[in-house]
Amino acid sequence: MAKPRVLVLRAPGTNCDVETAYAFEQAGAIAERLHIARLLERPALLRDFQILCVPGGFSYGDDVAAGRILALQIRHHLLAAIREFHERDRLILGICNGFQVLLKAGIILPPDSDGKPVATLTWNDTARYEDRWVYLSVVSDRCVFLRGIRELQLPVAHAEGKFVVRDADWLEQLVRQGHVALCYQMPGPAGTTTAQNIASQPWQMRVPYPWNPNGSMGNVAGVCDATGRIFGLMPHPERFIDVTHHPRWTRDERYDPPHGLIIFRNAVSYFE
Ligand SMILES: NC(=O)CC[C@H](N)C(=O)O
Repeated sequence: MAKPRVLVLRAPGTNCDVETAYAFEQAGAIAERLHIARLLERPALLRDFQILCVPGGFSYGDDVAAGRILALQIRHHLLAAIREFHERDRLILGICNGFQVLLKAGIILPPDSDGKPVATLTWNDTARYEDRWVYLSVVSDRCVFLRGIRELQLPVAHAEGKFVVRDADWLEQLVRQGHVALCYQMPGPAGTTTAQNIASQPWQMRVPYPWNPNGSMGNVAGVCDATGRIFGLMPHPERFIDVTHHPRWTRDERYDPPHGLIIFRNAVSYFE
């Protein structure tokens, strides 16, 4: 089978596009970085690709709110093309700023009955940028990108990563519907996560700062759509695609394959 082609979408202020394209290529794809202006000019360009990825960074300088302006551009000018893309059994990934964009554009989670978004990403509880490694548990078996993974360690780097739902009852609904895919965890006794002990319901745990780095409701770090083919997450998988990226790689031997690379490989294998 031919290598899948990935469109890595960039906008003014995007700063993880090169690393993300490289990560996809390491996983066996062909990646192309494309400026949003090119796609606005010709939305049909999407048809040349199997995977759309919105990478991390500071699109439009986080003006108004992180990801907001790019989300509006997408919502007003590219929604039809993206829907068509998705319906043709394609994959969509949003990393950090890209997650903020996809969520605020209404692409990942369905709106409520009034057409309003059910969830958003807002300022971290610490009111500052959090740049650290976190422990994560996979809590939905629906997400294509997370197939075969139970636990992950990845770095986060964001100021507006706190996942909030407008109505607290909706969180459980999102969990039940399989939308909540990834949750922050605490490290366990042997340096592993405590996921084994509480694997059943990590969204109900109180995971304190800094393990939940932003105060996300339900410790939510990533969500997917109903098909599992659209996924957004705050941590950066492209920053852990080599064993040596992990701060403890000289002491522990369990970082092979690197956790971020598994996510990109899962996306590539979907087309094999
Ligand atoms: N690394 C990123 O993508 C950062 C996202 C966004 N600029 C924030 O600070 O929240």
